[in-house]
Amino acid sequence: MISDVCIPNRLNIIEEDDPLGKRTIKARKLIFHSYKASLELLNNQNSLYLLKNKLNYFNHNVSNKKMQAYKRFFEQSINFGNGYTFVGTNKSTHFDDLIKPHNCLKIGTSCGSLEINTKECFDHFISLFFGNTSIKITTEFPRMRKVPSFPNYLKPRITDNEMDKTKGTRMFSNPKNDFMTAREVNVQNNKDNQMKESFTAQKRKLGPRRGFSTKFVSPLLANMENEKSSQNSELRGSSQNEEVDERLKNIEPRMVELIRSEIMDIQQKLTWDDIAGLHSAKRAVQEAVVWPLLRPDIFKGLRRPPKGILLFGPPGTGKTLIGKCIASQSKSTFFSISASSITSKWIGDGEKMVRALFAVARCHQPAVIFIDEVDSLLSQRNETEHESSRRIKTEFLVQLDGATTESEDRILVVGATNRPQELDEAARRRFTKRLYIPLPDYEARLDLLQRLLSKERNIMNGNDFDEIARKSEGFSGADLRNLCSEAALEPIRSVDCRKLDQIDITEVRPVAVDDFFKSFTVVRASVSSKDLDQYIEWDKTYGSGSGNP
Ligand SMILES: Nc1ncnc2c1ncn2[C@@H]1O[C@H](COP(=O)(O)OP(=O)(O)OP(=O)(O)O)[C@@H](O)[C@H]1O
Repeated sequence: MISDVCIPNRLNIIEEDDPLGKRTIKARKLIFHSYKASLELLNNQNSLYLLKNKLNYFNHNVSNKKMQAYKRFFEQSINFGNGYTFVGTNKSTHFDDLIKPHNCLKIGTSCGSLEINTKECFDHFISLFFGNTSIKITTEFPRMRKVPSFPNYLKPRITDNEMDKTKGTRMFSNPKNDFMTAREVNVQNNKDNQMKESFTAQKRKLGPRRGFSTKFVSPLLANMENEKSSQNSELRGSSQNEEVDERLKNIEPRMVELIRSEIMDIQQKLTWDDIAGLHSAKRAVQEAVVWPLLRPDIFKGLRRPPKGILLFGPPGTGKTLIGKCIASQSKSTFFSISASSITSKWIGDGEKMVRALFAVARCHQPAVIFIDEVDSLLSQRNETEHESSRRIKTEFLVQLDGATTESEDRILVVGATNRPQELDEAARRRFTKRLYIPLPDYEARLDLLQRLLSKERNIMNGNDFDEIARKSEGFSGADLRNLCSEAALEPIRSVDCRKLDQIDITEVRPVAVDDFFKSFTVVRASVSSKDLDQYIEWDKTYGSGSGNP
Protein backbone atom coordinates (compact mmCIF):
# COMPACT_ATOMS: atom_id res chain seq x y z
CA MET A 1 0.00 0.00 0.00
CA ILE A 2 1.02 3.59 -0.41
CA SER A 3 1.76 4.01 3.26
CA ASP A 4 4.64 1.55 2.91
CA VAL A 5 6.12 3.06 -0.17
CA CYS A 6 4.82 6.56 -0.12
CA ILE A 7 6.46 9.13 -2.28
CA PRO A 8 8.53 11.77 -0.54
CA ASN A 9 6.55 14.77 0.61
CA ARG A 10 9.18 17.34 0.09
CA LEU A 11 11.86 17.77 -2.48
CA ASN A 12 14.50 20.41 -2.23
CA ILE A 13 14.63 22.90 -5.01
CA ILE A 14 17.04 21.86 -7.68
CA GLU A 15 18.51 24.93 -9.22
CA GLU A 16 21.77 23.76 -10.61
CA ASP A 17 23.21 20.53 -11.87
CA ASP A 18 24.09 18.48 -8.92
CA PRO A 19 25.03 15.01 -10.12
CA LEU A 20 24.56 12.65 -7.26
CA GLY A 21 24.67 15.47 -4.77
CA LYS A 22 21.91 15.82 -2.21
CA ARG A 23 19.43 17.25 -4.63
CA THR A 24 19.97 14.67 -7.31
CA ILE A 25 19.49 11.98 -4.74
CA LYS A 26 16.25 13.55 -3.62
CA ALA A 27 14.91 13.87 -7.14
CA ARG A 28 15.84 10.28 -7.82
CA LYS A 29 14.28 9.25 -4.57
CA LEU A 30 11.02 10.71 -5.77
CA ILE A 31 11.29 8.83 -9.03
CA PHE A 32 12.19 5.67 -7.24
CA HIS A 33 9.49 5.83 -4.59
CA SER A 34 6.70 6.72 -6.93
CA TYR A 35 7.86 4.09 -9.37
CA LYS A 36 8.05 1.49 -6.65
CA ALA A 37 4.70 2.53 -5.26
CA SER A 38 3.13 2.18 -8.66
CA LEU A 39 4.59 -1.29 -9.10
CA GLU A 40 3.14 -2.33 -5.79
CA LEU A 41 -0.21 -0.83 -6.54
CA LEU A 42 -0.76 -2.11 -10.00
CA ASN A 43 -3.58 -4.28 -8.78
CA ASN A 44 -5.20 -1.52 -6.81
CA GLN A 45 -6.74 1.15 -8.94
CA ASN A 46 -8.05 3.13 -5.99
CA SER A 47 -4.59 3.52 -4.58
CA LEU A 48 -3.20 4.31 -7.98
CA TYR A 49 -5.78 7.00 -8.34
CA LEU A 50 -4.67 8.50 -5.04
CA LEU A 51 -1.04 8.28 -6.03
CA LYS A 52 -1.82 10.02 -9.29
CA ASN A 53 -3.64 12.77 -7.40
CA LYS A 54 -0.69 13.25 -5.13
CA LEU A 55 1.69 13.51 -8.01
CA ASN A 56 -0.71 15.95 -9.64
CA TYR A 57 -0.57 18.12 -6.57
CA PHE A 58 3.17 17.88 -6.76
CA ASN A 59 3.07 19.04 -10.37
CA HIS A 60 0.77 21.80 -9.38
CA ASN A 61 2.99 23.04 -6.61
CA VAL A 62 6.24 23.01 -8.48
CA SER A 63 6.96 26.20 -10.37
CA ASN A 64 8.00 26.14 -13.99
CA LYS A 65 11.56 26.99 -13.12
CA LYS A 66 11.88 24.10 -10.74
CA MET A 67 10.12 21.89 -13.23
CA GLN A 68 12.83 22.64 -15.76
CA ALA A 69 15.40 21.60 -13.20
CA TYR A 70 13.57 18.37 -12.46
CA LYS A 71 13.27 17.76 -16.15
CA ARG A 72 17.00 17.21 -16.37
CA PHE A 73 16.68 14.24 -14.08
CA PHE A 74 13.87 12.79 -16.10
CA GLU A 75 15.75 13.18 -19.30
CA GLN A 76 18.80 11.32 -18.14
CA SER A 77 19.27 7.91 -19.53
CA ILE A 78 20.65 5.51 -17.03
CA ASN A 79 22.31 2.43 -18.39
CA PHE A 80 22.23 -0.38 -15.92
CA GLY A 81 24.73 -2.43 -17.78
CA ASN A 82 22.67 -5.58 -17.48
CA GLY A 83 20.67 -5.10 -20.60
CA TYR A 84 18.25 -2.70 -19.09
CA THR A 85 18.07 1.03 -19.13
CA PHE A 86 16.01 3.80 -17.69
CA VAL A 87 15.19 6.04 -20.60
CA GLY A 88 14.14 9.49 -19.54
CA THR A 89 10.83 10.83 -20.70
CA ASN A 90 11.79 13.70 -22.94
CA LYS A 91 8.29 14.73 -23.91
CA SER A 92 6.38 15.00 -20.73
CA THR A 93 7.78 15.81 -17.34
CA HIS A 94 4.57 15.22 -15.48
CA PHE A 95 5.20 13.36 -12.31
CA ASP A 96 2.16 11.27 -12.87
CA ASP A 97 3.96 9.69 -15.80
CA LEU A 98 5.97 7.96 -13.16
CA ILE A 99 3.03 5.75 -12.35
CA LYS A 100 3.16 4.13 -15.72
CA PRO A 101 5.63 1.34 -15.29
CA HIS A 102 4.38 -0.44 -18.33
CA ASN A 103 5.71 -1.20 -21.77
CA CYS A 104 8.95 -2.15 -20.14
CA LEU A 105 11.50 -2.60 -22.84
CA LYS A 106 15.11 -3.37 -23.31
CA ILE A 107 17.80 -0.98 -24.44
CA GLY A 108 17.14 1.12 -27.51
CA THR A 109 13.49 1.82 -26.98
CA SER A 110 12.00 4.86 -25.42
CA CYS A 111 9.18 3.85 -23.17
CA GLY A 112 10.46 5.98 -20.33
CA SER A 113 10.26 3.17 -17.88
CA LEU A 114 12.16 0.32 -16.40
CA GLU A 115 11.91 -3.37 -16.65
CA ILE A 116 12.49 -4.84 -13.27
CA ASN A 117 11.31 -8.37 -13.17
CA THR A 118 13.71 -9.84 -10.69
CA LYS A 119 14.98 -8.85 -7.29
CA GLU A 120 18.55 -8.78 -8.58
CA CYS A 121 17.59 -6.47 -11.36
CA PHE A 122 15.74 -4.24 -8.95
CA ASP A 123 18.68 -4.12 -6.52
CA HIS A 124 20.99 -3.38 -9.39
CA PHE A 125 18.74 -0.51 -10.39
CA ILE A 126 18.89 0.91 -6.89
CA SER A 127 22.66 0.75 -6.70
CA LEU A 128 23.08 2.38 -10.10
CA PHE A 129 20.38 4.90 -9.59
CA PHE A 130 21.72 6.11 -6.28
CA GLY A 131 25.41 5.38 -6.69
CA ASN A 132 27.60 4.73 -3.69
CA THR A 133 25.81 7.07 -1.38
CA SER A 134 25.01 6.74 2.25
CA ILE A 135 21.30 7.27 1.54
CA LYS A 136 19.35 4.31 2.78
CA ILE A 137 16.77 2.98 0.42
CA THR A 138 14.60 0.04 1.23
CA THR A 139 14.88 -2.29 -1.66
CA GLU A 140 12.30 -4.95 -0.98
CA PHE A 141 11.22 -6.29 -4.29
CA PRO A 142 7.81 -4.87 -5.06
CA ARG A 143 5.03 -7.27 -5.76
CA MET A 144 4.29 -6.54 -9.38
CA ARG A 145 0.81 -7.49 -10.49
CA LYS A 146 -1.09 -7.18 -13.67
CA VAL A 147 -3.65 -4.37 -13.83
CA PRO A 148 -7.05 -5.97 -14.48
CA SER A 149 -8.05 -3.14 -16.79
CA PHE A 150 -6.38 0.17 -17.43
CA PRO A 151 -8.19 3.27 -16.31
CA ASN A 152 -7.91 6.11 -18.84
CA TYR A 153 -4.99 7.76 -17.19
CA LEU A 154 -3.02 4.54 -17.21
CA LYS A 155 -3.55 3.76 -20.88
CA PRO A 156 -0.33 2.37 -22.32
CA ARG A 157 1.52 4.80 -24.50
CA ILE A 158 2.12 2.01 -26.99
CA THR A 159 -0.61 -0.52 -27.60
CA ASP A 160 0.12 -4.22 -27.46
CA ASN A 161 -0.36 -4.51 -31.22
CA GLU A 162 2.03 -1.70 -31.95
CA MET A 163 4.45 -3.26 -29.59
CA ASP A 164 4.38 -6.58 -31.40
CA LYS A 165 5.03 -4.81 -34.68
CA THR A 166 8.01 -2.97 -33.30
CA LYS A 167 9.73 -6.14 -32.16
CA GLY A 168 9.64 -5.12 -28.50
CA THR A 169 8.63 -7.30 -25.64
CA ARG A 170 5.13 -6.73 -24.39
CA MET A 171 4.24 -5.44 -21.06
CA PHE A 172 4.30 -8.18 -18.47
CA SER A 173 5.71 -10.46 -21.08
CA ASN A 174 6.77 -12.75 -18.34
CA PRO A 175 4.39 -15.70 -18.69
CA LYS A 176 4.25 -15.92 -14.90
CA ASN A 177 2.56 -12.58 -14.82
CA ASP A 178 0.27 -13.25 -17.75
CA PHE A 179 -1.11 -16.51 -16.61
CA MET A 180 -3.06 -17.08 -13.44
CA THR A 181 -4.67 -20.30 -12.43
CA ALA A 182 -8.38 -20.36 -11.63
CA ARG A 183 -7.47 -20.69 -7.97
CA GLU A 184 -5.18 -17.66 -8.13
CA VAL A 185 -7.87 -15.69 -9.92
CA ASN A 186 -10.34 -16.69 -7.21
CA VAL A 187 -7.99 -15.65 -4.42
CA GLN A 188 -7.33 -12.38 -6.20
CA ASN A 189 -11.06 -11.67 -6.67
CA ASN A 190 -11.76 -12.40 -3.03
CA LYS A 191 -9.03 -10.01 -2.00
CA ASP A 192 -10.42 -7.30 -4.26
CA ASN A 193 -13.93 -7.80 -2.91
CA GLN A 194 -12.71 -7.64 0.66
CA MET A 195 -10.94 -4.42 -0.10
CA LYS A 196 -14.06 -2.97 -1.75
CA GLU A 197 -16.15 -3.98 1.27
CA SER A 198 -13.78 -2.37 3.69
CA PHE A 199 -13.94 0.83 1.62
CA THR A 200 -17.73 0.86 1.59
CA ALA A 201 -18.00 0.08 5.27
CA GLN A 202 -15.90 3.07 6.20
CA LYS A 203 -16.90 5.34 3.38
CA ARG A 204 -17.52 8.90 4.43
CA LYS A 205 -19.83 10.97 2.38
CA LEU A 206 -17.64 13.99 1.97
CA GLY A 207 -14.23 12.94 3.07
CA PRO A 208 -12.30 15.12 5.47
CA ARG A 209 -14.02 18.44 5.93
CA ARG A 210 -12.47 21.73 6.72
CA GLY A 211 -13.45 24.47 9.05
CA PHE A 212 -13.98 28.08 8.03
CA SER A 213 -10.57 29.12 9.21
CA THR A 214 -8.70 25.96 8.33
CA LYS A 215 -6.42 26.28 5.37
CA PHE A 216 -6.24 23.64 2.73
CA VAL A 217 -3.10 21.58 3.13
CA SER A 218 -1.84 19.73 0.14
CA PRO A 219 -1.34 16.08 0.98
CA LEU A 220 2.12 16.29 -0.56
CA LEU A 221 3.23 19.18 1.56
CA ALA A 222 1.82 17.75 4.74
CA ASN A 223 4.37 16.21 6.93
CA MET A 224 5.35 12.65 6.27
CA GLU A 225 4.42 11.27 9.66
CA ASN A 226 0.96 12.81 9.62
CA GLU A 227 0.43 11.51 6.20
CA LYS A 228 1.41 7.98 7.07
CA SER A 229 -1.16 7.85 9.84
CA SER A 230 -3.86 9.42 7.71
CA GLN A 231 -3.16 7.41 4.61
CA ASN A 232 -5.74 4.78 5.26
CA SER A 233 -8.55 7.12 6.11
CA GLU A 234 -7.67 9.31 3.17
CA LEU A 235 -7.75 6.31 0.92
CA ARG A 236 -11.13 5.27 2.11
CA GLY A 237 -12.72 8.64 2.41
CA SER A 238 -11.44 11.02 -0.15
CA SER A 239 -11.91 9.85 -3.62
CA GLN A 240 -14.09 6.83 -3.60
CA ASN A 241 -17.40 8.47 -4.38
CA GLU A 242 -16.09 10.72 -7.09
CA GLU A 243 -14.08 8.03 -8.77
CA VAL A 244 -17.12 5.96 -9.48
CA ASP A 245 -19.53 8.81 -10.02
CA GLU A 246 -20.55 9.15 -13.66
CA ARG A 247 -21.01 12.89 -13.27
CA LEU A 248 -17.34 13.37 -12.53
CA LYS A 249 -16.11 11.23 -15.37
CA ASN A 250 -15.00 14.12 -17.55
CA ILE A 251 -13.66 16.29 -14.76
CA GLU A 252 -9.96 16.37 -13.92
CA PRO A 253 -9.33 14.69 -10.55
CA ARG A 254 -7.09 17.60 -9.56
CA MET A 255 -10.02 19.98 -9.92
CA VAL A 256 -12.37 17.66 -8.11
CA GLU A 257 -9.94 17.61 -5.22
CA LEU A 258 -9.58 21.39 -5.26
CA ILE A 259 -13.35 21.85 -5.19
CA ARG A 260 -13.73 19.25 -2.48
CA SER A 261 -11.33 21.24 -0.37
CA GLU A 262 -13.81 24.12 -0.48
CA ILE A 263 -16.50 22.05 1.23
CA MET A 264 -17.00 23.72 4.53
CA ASP A 265 -17.79 22.42 7.91
CA ILE A 266 -18.97 24.92 10.48
CA GLN A 267 -17.46 23.89 13.78
CA GLN A 268 -19.17 26.70 15.62
CA LYS A 269 -22.93 26.12 15.33
CA LEU A 270 -24.79 29.26 14.38
CA THR A 271 -28.51 29.78 14.76
CA TRP A 272 -30.74 32.38 13.18
CA ASP A 273 -31.06 34.03 16.59
CA ASP A 274 -27.34 34.75 16.55
CA ILE A 275 -27.99 37.25 13.78
CA ALA A 276 -29.34 40.46 15.24
CA GLY A 277 -32.27 42.06 13.41
CA LEU A 278 -32.64 41.34 9.67
CA HIS A 279 -35.93 39.57 10.35
CA SER A 280 -37.42 39.73 6.88
CA ALA A 281 -34.13 38.75 5.19
CA LYS A 282 -33.74 35.81 7.55
CA ARG A 283 -37.31 34.70 6.90
CA ALA A 284 -36.82 34.95 3.13
CA VAL A 285 -33.61 32.93 3.31
CA GLN A 286 -35.20 30.28 5.49
CA GLU A 287 -38.11 30.03 3.09
CA ALA A 288 -35.88 29.77 0.05
CA VAL A 289 -33.01 27.72 1.40
CA VAL A 290 -33.58 25.84 4.57
CA TRP A 291 -37.14 24.59 4.32
CA PRO A 292 -36.91 23.33 0.71
CA LEU A 293 -33.71 21.50 1.50
CA LEU A 294 -35.34 19.90 4.51
CA ARG A 295 -38.64 19.05 2.76
CA PRO A 296 -38.06 18.67 -0.98
CA ASP A 297 -41.35 16.77 -1.29
CA ILE A 298 -43.34 19.88 -0.35
CA PHE A 299 -41.25 22.44 -2.15
CA LYS A 300 -41.67 21.33 -5.74
CA GLY A 301 -43.53 22.52 -8.81
CA LEU A 302 -44.62 26.10 -8.26
CA ARG A 303 -43.16 26.01 -4.78
CA ARG A 304 -39.80 25.14 -6.22
CA PRO A 305 -37.09 27.20 -4.46
CA PRO A 306 -35.01 29.68 -6.44
CA LYS A 307 -31.71 28.49 -7.88
CA GLY A 308 -29.91 31.67 -6.96
CA ILE A 309 -30.14 34.15 -4.10
CA LEU A 310 -28.27 37.42 -3.94
CA LEU A 311 -27.54 39.07 -0.60
CA PHE A 312 -26.56 42.67 -1.16
CA GLY A 313 -26.00 45.62 1.09
CA PRO A 314 -23.35 47.72 2.80
CA PRO A 315 -20.23 46.03 4.16
CA GLY A 316 -20.30 44.49 7.61
CA THR A 317 -24.05 44.00 7.86
CA GLY A 318 -24.08 40.23 8.23
CA LYS A 319 -24.20 38.82 4.69
CA THR A 320 -21.39 36.39 5.35
CA LEU A 321 -22.94 35.62 8.72
CA ILE A 322 -26.14 34.59 6.93
CA GLY A 323 -24.02 32.36 4.67
CA LYS A 324 -22.48 30.70 7.72
CA CYS A 325 -25.90 30.27 9.24
CA ILE A 326 -27.20 28.59 6.08
CA ALA A 327 -24.24 26.23 6.24
CA SER A 328 -24.96 25.45 9.84
CA GLN A 329 -28.73 25.10 9.57
CA SER A 330 -29.57 23.72 6.15
CA LYS A 331 -28.10 20.22 6.52
CA SER A 332 -26.69 20.50 3.03
CA THR A 333 -23.19 20.32 1.66
CA PHE A 334 -21.87 23.83 1.83
CA PHE A 335 -19.26 25.09 -0.63
CA SER A 336 -17.70 28.40 0.28
CA ILE A 337 -16.21 29.73 -2.92
CA SER A 338 -14.27 32.86 -3.67
CA ALA A 339 -13.39 34.26 -7.05
CA SER A 340 -9.77 33.32 -6.50
CA SER A 341 -10.55 29.65 -5.95
CA ILE A 342 -12.27 29.55 -9.34
CA THR A 343 -10.03 31.69 -11.47
CA SER A 344 -6.77 30.22 -12.59
CA LYS A 345 -3.73 31.58 -14.28
CA TRP A 346 -4.02 28.77 -16.76
CA ILE A 347 -6.36 29.81 -19.52
CA GLY A 348 -9.23 27.40 -19.80
CA ASP A 349 -8.83 26.08 -16.28
CA GLY A 350 -11.21 28.64 -14.81
CA GLU A 351 -14.23 27.47 -16.74
CA LYS A 352 -13.28 23.86 -16.07
CA MET A 353 -13.21 24.72 -12.38
CA VAL A 354 -16.72 26.14 -12.65
CA ARG A 355 -17.88 22.96 -14.35
CA ALA A 356 -16.11 20.90 -11.69
CA LEU A 357 -17.75 22.96 -8.96
CA PHE A 358 -21.25 22.24 -10.19
CA ALA A 359 -20.44 18.60 -10.96
CA VAL A 360 -19.13 18.01 -7.44
CA ALA A 361 -22.09 19.93 -5.97
CA ARG A 362 -24.42 17.69 -7.97
CA CYS A 363 -22.75 14.66 -6.44
CA HIS A 364 -23.27 16.05 -2.95
CA GLN A 365 -26.85 17.22 -3.22
CA PRO A 366 -28.51 19.00 -1.54
CA ALA A 367 -25.80 21.58 -1.87
CA VAL A 368 -25.39 25.29 -1.29
CA ILE A 369 -22.66 27.17 -3.13
CA PHE A 370 -21.89 30.38 -1.27
CA ILE A 371 -19.90 32.96 -3.23
CA ASP A 372 -18.70 35.92 -1.22
CA GLU A 373 -18.00 39.11 -3.19
CA VAL A 374 -19.79 37.59 -6.15
CA ASP A 375 -19.40 40.83 -8.15
CA SER A 376 -15.72 40.07 -8.69
CA LEU A 377 -16.67 36.80 -10.37
CA LEU A 378 -19.76 37.96 -12.25
CA SER A 379 -19.09 41.62 -13.02
CA GLN A 380 -20.46 43.09 -16.21
CA ARG A 381 -18.90 41.69 -19.33
CA ASN A 382 -17.20 44.18 -21.60
CA GLU A 383 -15.04 44.41 -24.68
CA THR A 384 -11.80 45.08 -22.84
CA GLU A 385 -11.81 42.19 -20.42
CA HIS A 386 -9.77 39.08 -20.95
CA GLU A 387 -11.25 36.25 -22.97
CA SER A 388 -10.67 33.74 -20.16
CA SER A 389 -12.64 35.76 -17.62
CA ARG A 390 -15.50 36.11 -20.11
CA ARG A 391 -15.49 32.37 -20.53
CA ILE A 392 -15.62 31.78 -16.77
CA LYS A 393 -18.63 34.07 -16.51
CA THR A 394 -20.39 32.44 -19.44
CA GLU A 395 -19.82 28.98 -17.97
CA PHE A 396 -21.11 30.15 -14.61
CA LEU A 397 -24.23 31.60 -16.17
CA VAL A 398 -24.87 28.42 -18.11
CA GLN A 399 -24.49 26.32 -14.97
CA LEU A 400 -26.59 28.72 -12.92
CA ASP A 401 -29.33 28.68 -15.48
CA GLY A 402 -29.54 24.98 -15.14
CA ALA A 403 -29.13 24.27 -18.85
CA THR A 404 -26.83 21.47 -17.91
CA THR A 405 -28.49 20.60 -14.63
CA GLU A 406 -31.53 18.45 -14.06
CA SER A 407 -34.61 20.32 -12.94
CA GLU A 408 -34.73 18.27 -9.75
CA ASP A 409 -31.13 19.06 -8.86
CA ARG A 410 -31.06 20.60 -5.42
CA ILE A 411 -28.23 23.08 -5.81
CA LEU A 412 -28.61 26.62 -4.60
CA VAL A 413 -26.16 29.41 -5.34
CA VAL A 414 -26.03 32.19 -2.75
CA GLY A 415 -24.04 35.24 -3.75
CA ALA A 416 -23.07 38.08 -1.42
CA THR A 417 -21.96 41.47 -2.61
CA ASN A 418 -21.73 45.08 -1.59
CA ARG A 419 -21.54 46.20 -5.20
CA PRO A 420 -24.78 44.88 -6.70
CA GLN A 421 -24.76 47.55 -9.41
CA GLU A 422 -21.62 45.99 -10.89
CA LEU A 423 -23.20 42.61 -11.43
CA ASP A 424 -23.66 41.38 -14.96
CA GLU A 425 -27.32 41.77 -15.93
CA ALA A 426 -27.57 38.14 -17.01
CA ALA A 427 -26.24 37.10 -13.59
CA ARG A 428 -28.64 39.44 -11.89
CA ARG A 429 -31.55 37.75 -13.63
CA ARG A 430 -30.37 34.35 -12.47
CA PHE A 431 -30.35 35.43 -8.84
CA THR A 432 -34.11 35.37 -8.70
CA LYS A 433 -34.25 36.43 -5.05
CA ARG A 434 -32.31 39.59 -4.36
CA LEU A 435 -32.35 40.36 -0.67
CA TYR A 436 -31.25 43.68 0.74
CA ILE A 437 -29.24 43.33 3.95
CA PRO A 438 -29.43 46.84 5.39
CA LEU A 439 -27.68 48.55 8.28
CA PRO A 440 -29.08 47.46 11.64
CA ASP A 441 -31.96 49.58 12.99
CA TYR A 442 -32.24 50.72 16.61
CA GLU A 443 -33.63 47.38 17.86
CA ALA A 444 -30.95 45.37 16.09
CA ARG A 445 -28.19 47.63 17.37
CA LEU A 446 -29.47 47.34 20.91
CA ASP A 447 -29.68 43.58 20.59
CA LEU A 448 -26.17 43.34 19.12
CA LEU A 449 -24.67 45.63 21.79
CA GLN A 450 -26.20 43.58 24.58
CA ARG A 451 -24.95 40.36 23.03
CA LEU A 452 -21.43 41.65 22.57
CA LEU A 453 -21.26 43.09 26.08
CA SER A 454 -22.73 39.95 27.66
CA LYS A 455 -19.34 38.29 27.26
CA GLU A 456 -17.55 41.14 29.04
CA ARG A 457 -17.73 42.28 32.66
CA ASN A 458 -19.63 45.56 32.60
CA ILE A 459 -21.60 47.96 34.77
CA MET A 460 -24.02 49.21 32.16
CA ASN A 461 -27.74 49.51 32.67
CA GLY A 462 -30.65 49.63 30.24
CA ASN A 463 -30.42 53.40 29.82
CA ASP A 464 -26.75 53.17 28.91
CA PHE A 465 -27.44 50.59 26.24
CA ASP A 466 -30.31 52.68 24.96
CA GLU A 467 -28.08 55.73 24.69
CA ILE A 468 -25.32 53.90 22.83
CA ALA A 469 -27.79 52.27 20.47
CA ARG A 470 -29.23 55.69 19.60
CA LYS A 471 -25.83 57.31 19.26
CA SER A 472 -24.61 54.58 16.91
CA GLU A 473 -27.16 55.20 14.20
CA GLY A 474 -25.59 54.51 10.79
CA PHE A 475 -23.17 51.94 12.23
CA SER A 476 -22.99 48.53 10.62
CA GLY A 477 -22.81 45.34 12.67
CA ALA A 478 -19.05 45.23 12.09
CA ASP A 479 -18.72 48.90 13.18
CA LEU A 480 -20.61 48.10 16.38
CA ARG A 481 -18.28 45.24 17.01
CA ASN A 482 -15.30 47.56 16.61
CA LEU A 483 -16.94 50.08 18.92
CA CYS A 484 -17.37 47.45 21.63
CA SER A 485 -13.79 46.16 21.21
CA GLU A 486 -12.46 49.68 21.56
CA ALA A 487 -14.59 50.32 24.66
CA ALA A 488 -13.52 47.01 26.18
CA LEU A 489 -9.88 48.07 25.82
CA GLU A 490 -10.36 51.24 27.87
CA PRO A 491 -10.25 49.50 31.29
CA ILE A 492 -6.96 47.89 30.26
CA ARG A 493 -5.57 51.22 29.15
CA SER A 494 -6.27 52.65 32.58
CA VAL A 495 -3.96 50.05 34.15
CA ASP A 496 -0.34 50.98 34.73
CA CYS A 497 1.40 49.21 31.85
CA ARG A 498 4.38 48.34 34.07
CA LYS A 499 2.09 46.19 36.20
CA LEU A 500 0.26 44.62 33.31
CA ASP A 501 2.17 41.34 33.48
CA GLN A 502 1.36 40.83 37.19
CA ILE A 503 -2.18 42.13 37.39
CA ASP A 504 -5.03 39.68 38.03
CA ILE A 505 -7.93 39.74 35.59
CA THR A 506 -10.36 40.53 38.41
CA GLU A 507 -8.45 43.71 39.15
CA VAL A 508 -9.32 45.12 35.72
CA ARG A 509 -12.35 47.37 36.13
CA PRO A 510 -15.57 46.53 34.29
CA VAL A 511 -16.55 48.31 31.10
CA ALA A 512 -18.63 51.44 31.69
CA VAL A 513 -20.69 53.72 29.49
CA ASP A 514 -17.92 56.37 29.58
CA ASP A 515 -15.64 53.91 27.78
CA PHE A 516 -18.15 53.91 24.94
CA PHE A 517 -18.18 57.68 24.79
CA LYS A 518 -14.42 57.58 24.39
CA SER A 519 -14.57 54.91 21.74
CA PHE A 520 -17.13 56.94 19.75
CA THR A 521 -14.32 59.44 19.17
CA VAL A 522 -12.19 56.86 17.35
CA VAL A 523 -14.71 54.50 15.75
CA ARG A 524 -16.92 55.98 13.05
CA ALA A 525 -19.56 54.56 10.75
CA SER A 526 -17.95 52.98 7.71
CA VAL A 527 -20.89 53.47 5.36
CA SER A 528 -21.68 56.91 3.97
CA SER A 529 -25.25 58.08 3.45
CA LYS A 530 -24.49 58.50 -0.27
CA ASP A 531 -23.58 54.81 -0.50
CA LEU A 532 -26.70 53.91 1.40
CA ASP A 533 -28.87 55.79 -1.05
CA GLN A 534 -27.40 53.74 -3.88
CA TYR A 535 -28.30 50.47 -2.14
CA ILE A 536 -31.82 51.70 -1.43
CA GLU A 537 -32.20 52.77 -5.05
CA TRP A 538 -30.96 49.40 -6.33
CA ASP A 539 -33.25 47.60 -3.92
CA LYS A 540 -36.23 49.60 -5.19
CA THR A 541 -35.37 48.70 -8.78
CA TYR A 542 -34.24 45.09 -8.50
CA GLY A 543 -34.66 43.94 -4.89
CA SER A 544 -37.12 41.37 -3.60
CA GLY A 545 -38.39 43.66 -0.85
CA SER A 546 -36.50 42.46 2.20
CA GLY A 547 -35.34 45.96 3.09
CA ASN A 548 -37.06 46.02 6.47
CA PRO A 549 -34.45 45.14 9.00
N1 LIG B 1 -26.83 41.35 12.05
C1 LIG B 1 -25.73 40.98 12.71
N2 LIG B 1 -25.84 40.21 13.80
C2 LIG B 1 -24.74 39.84 14.49
N3 LIG B 1 -23.49 40.18 14.14
C3 LIG B 1 -23.32 40.95 13.05
C4 LIG B 1 -24.42 41.38 12.28
N4 LIG B 1 -23.96 42.11 11.26
C5 LIG B 1 -22.64 42.13 11.37
N5 LIG B 1 -22.24 41.45 12.45
C6 LIG B 1 -20.85 41.33 12.90
O1 LIG B 1 -20.02 41.91 11.94
C7 LIG B 1 -19.06 40.99 11.45
C8 LIG B 1 -18.93 41.13 9.96
O2 LIG B 1 -20.12 40.69 9.35
P1 LIG B 1 -20.13 39.98 7.92
O3 LIG B 1 -18.78 39.48 7.58
O4 LIG B 1 -21.26 39.02 7.88
O5 LIG B 1 -20.45 41.22 7.01
P2 LIG B 1 -20.65 41.24 5.44
O6 LIG B 1 -21.96 41.89 5.20
O7 LIG B 1 -20.44 39.93 4.84
O8 LIG B 1 -19.49 42.24 5.04
P3 LIG B 1 -18.71 42.34 3.65
O9 LIG B 1 -19.72 42.78 2.64
O10 LIG B 1 -17.67 43.36 3.91
O11 LIG B 1 -18.15 40.98 3.38
C9 LIG B 1 -19.59 39.63 11.84
O12 LIG B 1 -18.57 38.75 12.15
C10 LIG B 1 -20.42 39.90 13.07
O13 LIG B 1 -19.60 39.86 14.20
